[in-house]
Amino acid sequence: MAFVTGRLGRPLRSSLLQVVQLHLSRTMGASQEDFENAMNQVKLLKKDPGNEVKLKLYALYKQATEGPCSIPKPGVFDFVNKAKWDAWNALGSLPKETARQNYVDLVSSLSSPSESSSHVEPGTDQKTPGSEDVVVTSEDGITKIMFNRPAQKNAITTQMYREIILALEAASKDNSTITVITGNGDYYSSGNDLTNFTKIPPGGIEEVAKSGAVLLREFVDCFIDFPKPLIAVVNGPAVGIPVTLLGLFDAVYASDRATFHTPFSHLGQTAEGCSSYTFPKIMGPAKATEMLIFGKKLTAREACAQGLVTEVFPESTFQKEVWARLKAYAKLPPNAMKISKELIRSNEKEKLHAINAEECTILQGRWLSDECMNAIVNFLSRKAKL
Ligand SMILES: CCCCCCCCCC/C=C/CC(=O)SCCNC(=O)CCNC(=O)[C@H](O)C(C)(C)COP(=O)(O)OP(=O)(O)OC[C@H]1O[C@@H](n2cnc3c(N)ncnc32)[C@H](O)[C@@H]1OP(=O)(O)O
Repeated sequence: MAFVTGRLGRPLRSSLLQVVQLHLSRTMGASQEDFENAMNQVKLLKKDPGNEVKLKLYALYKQATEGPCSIPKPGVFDFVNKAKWDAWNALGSLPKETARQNYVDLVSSLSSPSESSSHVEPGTDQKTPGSEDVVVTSEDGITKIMFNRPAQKNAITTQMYREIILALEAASKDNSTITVITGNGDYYSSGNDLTNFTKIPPGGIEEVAKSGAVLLREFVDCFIDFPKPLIAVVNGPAVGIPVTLLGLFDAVYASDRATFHTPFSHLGQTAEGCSSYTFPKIMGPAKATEMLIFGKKLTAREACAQGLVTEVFPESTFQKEVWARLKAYAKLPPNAMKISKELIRSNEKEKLHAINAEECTILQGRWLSDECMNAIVNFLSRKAKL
């Protein structure tokens, strides 16, 4: 199937839509009925989901039913109403349909049998609510968040971004000392699930890009602010966002089978995860350019030489050696580790948030570009063997 040249116009859009139609499992977002069911489910929740989640639900409900917040800001001493106003206002111009979908997704993540991911008990193997695509376990002082879509190389769906946000929020408050992110199967993660771009709500592709930028910003913010030592156990190849985020981790342990690839230009996209700042800082601008602009794929040993990876282990002993080391680290005094992390990170936090915001704004535009749409159409066409 030949697709598009020249300016983004009807041919590209209609090509994308044709391909989308072949792939879509869900095109129209949550219906009013789904939304009403979700509202009823909230009333039946067995556990109090906590104030943070309740504020999110409130904000999404208001956005879905009334649109962007336009009421006057409550006074500083009206704490409850101000918190509600802040939560609603933070959604900006998020379209009503997206807010409705996000509300339904959030409620479904709270209502699964395993309940909230904020209640992971040590020694249990508990799955994050909502799907089995992100598995959260907590044992020996370590909370492990695992990408679990091995058949799709752990590509990250929009639901998974949300689940990881919730899992990180929970891990920041649970009893564990350190938090680990890893992948199940032969890949660490193949990055953003490219079919995320095909779930087109009534507001069209512009709305997908807008809500994608809001979600991405929130997702990366969680990594910037995460208060405990955060370690990546890179069990295999990584592509895109799981690579760029590594600049925000405190340690990165990789199997010698892992590779690190950020083919943004090939995809008509640009850097995210604060990598436009962290990569030049870690490896110098020339090496960062090779990765972020020219899409050079690094082996684990190359990534270690560039400072992106802390240490590389042979695949045959990777899991054994890394987990033994992590268990020892998890016995160190947690408060000392948190305070040291704060010292290392605090000077940069404001800058990182600003960079994240800028990268997301730029990406929002890129997602609507000819170059990006062409790349996605090509990927989907190959997938569909068109
Ligand atoms: C507007 C968007 C709104 C959404 C919100 C998003 C907000 C955040 C965006 C953050 C942006 C991040 C940027 C990135 O992450 S860029 C990186 C994107 N990833 C890729 O380009 C990788 C694409 N995949 C591949 O190139 C190859 O699959 C592979 C990883 C090299 C593996 O190749 P291999 O031959 O070994 O295996 P297969 O290709 O057969 O893969 C097995 C099946 O898995 C599916 N797959 C793999 N990766 C993805 C992916 N990223 N998205 C969707 N599906 C993926 C593949 O299609 C196969 O499926 P099939 O068996 O059904 O054909």
